[in-house]
Amino acid sequence: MSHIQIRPSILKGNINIPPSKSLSHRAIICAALAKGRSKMENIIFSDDIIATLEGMKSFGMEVVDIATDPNTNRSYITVEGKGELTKRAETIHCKESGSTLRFLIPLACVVGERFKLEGKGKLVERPLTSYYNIFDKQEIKYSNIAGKLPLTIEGKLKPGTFELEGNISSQFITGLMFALPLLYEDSVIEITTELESKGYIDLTIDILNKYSIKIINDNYYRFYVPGNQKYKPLDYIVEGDFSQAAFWIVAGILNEDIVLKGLNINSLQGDKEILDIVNRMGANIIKKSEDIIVKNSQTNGIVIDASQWPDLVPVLAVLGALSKGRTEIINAQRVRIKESDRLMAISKELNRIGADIVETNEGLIINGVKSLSGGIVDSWNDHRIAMALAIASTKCKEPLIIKNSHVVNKSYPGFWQDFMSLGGIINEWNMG
Ligand SMILES: O=C(O)C1=C[C@@H](OP(=O)(O)O)[C@@H](O)[C@H](O)C1
Ligand SMILES: C=C(OP(=O)(O)O)C(=O)O
Repeated sequence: MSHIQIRPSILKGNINIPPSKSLSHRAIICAALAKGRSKMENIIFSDDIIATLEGMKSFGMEVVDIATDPNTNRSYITVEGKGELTKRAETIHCKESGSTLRFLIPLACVVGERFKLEGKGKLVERPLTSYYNIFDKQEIKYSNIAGKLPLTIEGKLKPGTFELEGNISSQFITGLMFALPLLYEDSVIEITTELESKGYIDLTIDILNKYSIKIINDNYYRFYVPGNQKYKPLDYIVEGDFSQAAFWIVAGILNEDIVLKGLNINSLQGDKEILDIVNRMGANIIKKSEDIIVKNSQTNGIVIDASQWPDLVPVLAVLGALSKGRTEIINAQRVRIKESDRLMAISKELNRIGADIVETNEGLIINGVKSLSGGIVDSWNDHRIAMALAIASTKCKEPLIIKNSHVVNKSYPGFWQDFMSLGGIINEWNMG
C-alpha cells in the first residue's frame, strides 16, 4: 500500500499500543553485548529495529529464536551474545534509522576494524559531525563523500573525555554510553550546551543498569562511565511506546473515547509528557488501572516547548490546528533534521488542507480552525508526518489522500490496521 484515501469517519475503541521503538533498539544492543542468552518480549519488528538487529549480527550476535507466543500473542526474540564484539560483515545498512547509525558507530570503533555504514532517504545527510570531531581527536580513519553516507570507518576507540553538544542529537551520547563501558579504562562524557532529549538518556542509563552496566549522571552535564564493565544477559519485556500513543491520544481528543492499553504509566519515556501537554490544553484523560481513557474534548492553544520531546511535534501541530486560539511550538529547530524537515513538512501539508500555521525558524505558530477540508497530502517519506496526517483526516470534511503512506513501516508497521480497527475507512489510491 503506497498511496491511500481516508474517508472521514469517527475513531473510537480500544487500542494496544505497540512496543517502544527506543527500548527495542536498546534491548537488542544490550543483549548482543552480553555473553549468553537473553529473551526479549514485545519487540517491535519495524524497519528501524530490523536494521539494528541486522547490524548487531554484523558484530557477532546470533538470533536463536524469533516467534510469537500463542498464549500472550506477544512477539519475542532470543539472542546469544558472545561477550565480545567481532566483525562478521563489513557493511552495515542502517536503512533510515538515525538511532541505528548513531548507536552502532561507536561499537564499530570498539572492534576497530574497517566498517562501512550505509543508509537511505534523509539518513544519508543527517548530522554525524559530533562523531567526526571525536574521530579526528582519536585518529580514527573515516571517509565519506560531501559528509554523506556511506561512511567508512577504521580505528579503535580509546577511553578518555568526550565533549558533545547537547542540542544536536542525544543519540550520540547514547551511542557512546553503549561502547565506553567496554573500554579498558574509565571515560567521561561532557555536554557543552544544555542537553535536549534528556528522556532518551534516562532510558539509556536505565536499561544499561538493568544489563549490569553503571553510568553516573552528574546533572546531565557530565556522565562518568567506568571502563572494564561486562553486560550480563537478561530477559526483558518492552513496554508500550508513548511517542506512538500520542497519535491515538490526539485521535481520542478529536473523536470519541479511545482506550489505550499496554503503556507503563511510570515509564521513563520522555514522550509520556504528551499526557501533561494535552492536559494543559484542556483534554479530559482518565487513568483507570492499567488503561488510559481519552475523551473527546475541546482543547485550547498553549505554548509548548518541544526541546525535550521532539517526536511529538507533528501530532501536536495537528492538535494545535484544531484547538481554540493560538498554539505556539517553540525550541523545535532540531526536528528539521529528522526523517524530513518536520516543521516545514507538517505546516505545508496541514495548510494545504485548511490549517493556519506559520513556520518560524525554531517552531510553529498555529491559529486553530474548526475543521479541515481534505484533498491530497504527502508524507514527505516520514512516518510521523504520515501518522499525524492520518489523525488530521478525522477532522476533514472531504476524503484525504495520503501519498507514500507505507512509510509508517519505519516505526509502526501495524498503524493502518490499528487505524481501521478504530473505525477508520481506508482504501488504496492510484495516483494514475
Ligand atoms: O534515542 C532515541 O531512541 C531517540 C532519540 C531522539 O532523537 P534526538 O536525540 O536526536 O532528539 C528521537 O527523536 C528518536 O526518535 C529516538
Ligand atoms: C527521528 C526518529 O528516529 P531516528 O532518529 O532513529 O531515525 C523518529 O522515530 O521520529
